Amino acid sequence: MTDFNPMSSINIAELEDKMKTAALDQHRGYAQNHYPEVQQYRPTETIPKSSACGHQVLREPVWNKGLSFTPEERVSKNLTGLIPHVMESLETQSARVMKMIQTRQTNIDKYLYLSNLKAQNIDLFYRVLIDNIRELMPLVYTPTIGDVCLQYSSLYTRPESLYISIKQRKSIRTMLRNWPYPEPEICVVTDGSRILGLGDLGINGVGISIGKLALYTGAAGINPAKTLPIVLDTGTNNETNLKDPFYLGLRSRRVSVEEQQAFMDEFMEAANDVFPNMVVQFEDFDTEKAFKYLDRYRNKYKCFNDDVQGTGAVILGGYIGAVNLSGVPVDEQRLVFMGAGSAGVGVAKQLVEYYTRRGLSEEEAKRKFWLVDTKGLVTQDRGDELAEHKKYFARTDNNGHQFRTLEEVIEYVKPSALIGLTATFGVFTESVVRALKASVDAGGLGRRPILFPLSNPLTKAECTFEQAVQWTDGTVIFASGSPFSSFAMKTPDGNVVDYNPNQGNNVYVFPGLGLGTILAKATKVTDNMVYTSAAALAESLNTDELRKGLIYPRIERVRDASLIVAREVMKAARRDGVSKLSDEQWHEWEEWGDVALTAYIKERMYDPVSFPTERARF
Ligand SMILES: O=C([O-])CC(=O)C(=O)O
Ligand SMILES: [Mg+2]
Repeated sequence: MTDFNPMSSINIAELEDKMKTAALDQHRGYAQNHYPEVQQYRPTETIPKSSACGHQVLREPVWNKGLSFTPEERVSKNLTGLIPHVMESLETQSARVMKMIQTRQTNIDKYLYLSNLKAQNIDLFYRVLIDNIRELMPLVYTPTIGDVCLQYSSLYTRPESLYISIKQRKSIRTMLRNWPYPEPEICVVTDGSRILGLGDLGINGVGISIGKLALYTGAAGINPAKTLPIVLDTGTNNETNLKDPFYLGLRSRRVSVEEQQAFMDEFMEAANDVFPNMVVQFEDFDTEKAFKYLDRYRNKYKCFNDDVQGTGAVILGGYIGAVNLSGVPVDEQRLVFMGAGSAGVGVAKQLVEYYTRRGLSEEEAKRKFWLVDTKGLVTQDRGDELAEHKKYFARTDNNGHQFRTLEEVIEYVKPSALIGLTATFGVFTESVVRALKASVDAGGLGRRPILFPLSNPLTKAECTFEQAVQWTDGTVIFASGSPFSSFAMKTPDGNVVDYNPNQGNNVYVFPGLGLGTILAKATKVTDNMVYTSAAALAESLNTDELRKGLIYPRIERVRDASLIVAREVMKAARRDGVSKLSDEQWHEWEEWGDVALTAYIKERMYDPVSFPTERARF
């Protein structure tokens, strides 16, 4: 039995002593900075998988095969009698799960059912998710994950992440080593300071790290046993959390920006020491930190920011398709951005790069963008102190005029595209949308407005799909951050037309970008890799999707899109000289064209099957 004891390699009495002191300290509320770097053990290194048996196998979600254990496995692993005698395929078990989900009344209940399943049987959870992605993605991800985050502390039943508080900053390495699985390939880290459009949720924001990682696996096949959700707790300024008796985070306001940064430095250094091969994805840090941390770490570590770069790439990918459909030539496009936070500026910068790659100077490209925030059009002479990240886009050609409302800006700019990243429901009013349509119509017959209300979750969307279709008489090219349903509308000649929305969510980019970075063994995530992910996404639509006028692949094809994104990202890493794979390997792929590289990636994508291979396990 000693083999099974992860603690066997350490002095338990000594450890218990230390832990008692630490626990006591914490209880008294002055545990800050007391934790020494002790107990450096890695449980998984001490559990030999081959000898795990009985309940241990059933209770470990990565080993549990539910009712798919073969008779031989049932005997060799001492499982007989512990599970029903029948043997079922993953498909049958998956059908049972779907049946049970239908019986749950609310989306949160459905989420909890799925989350519970994930904690019991990883293969089954992902089989169900992959096969029912249209129905289940909104439950494990936006919009439901937004509600889950709001209530995370009340819903809490078990740990499913690393929770690292600034009070434990001396033990970051220890906590990372405590993660009970082998070295992760990717982590999603948030500090909860700007969760979706919901603001500062503190430690409750951990739900977004968990949700994103479910899609790294579901949408790109990254081994689930090698994904690591992390929340960094530096306090919260959310009054509801601070007053909530169940709140699980530090019950104090956020520490200063400088202290947060020092903590982040320590975290990044520790993560790189303990897991040198792990890609770090920053998620939902507030705007200022999103840009600052990305700048600070991007050349030092393998990392990227999903809100700045992922959103930027996914919108660029969709915008390329939208321009083709719009009838407004790409060089005549004029874009108004409502919202100038991390996502707004990230997207605008990605689109600037698109235009410079098409031959425009940076200055010319920049002039195609008008950014609007709560104070109106962002101009250099507006009279207020512009945040650093907005200065790049501040207009100088406004002749001293200031435009305070979105209507005024539209009237002045006459845009062809309106992008919303405001986290404010209903900002795209009927008069705004009609004004957009009018400005596009004025350019010539058959032209179509591009309207992207991108804020998440649905309660923060700038307008609904139905409104967009009605207010543009069905001409809109539409993409939203969270999913809307299709909508049927009667045309003036009495026909009923079905309109299909696009979901312009970064789920089309981050899983493939992460997978490509991992498989290329890239030492960093370069701008080229991010840009390439957008271009690859635009290329990933099949003829049926193009014929239907979609600008993103149907969500059922997200894994196909991720594969193409990952492949092109890998090639970009190679071109940029950041891939650590051998020259021989690359020469071989280069000789075979994309076929060999595609096969290589596909083979490595986790895709649980009935009587699974060992691929996903550890
Ligand atoms: O999580 C999502 O759905 C998209 C995203 O990154 C955000 O809204 O912050
Ligand atoms: Mg985000």
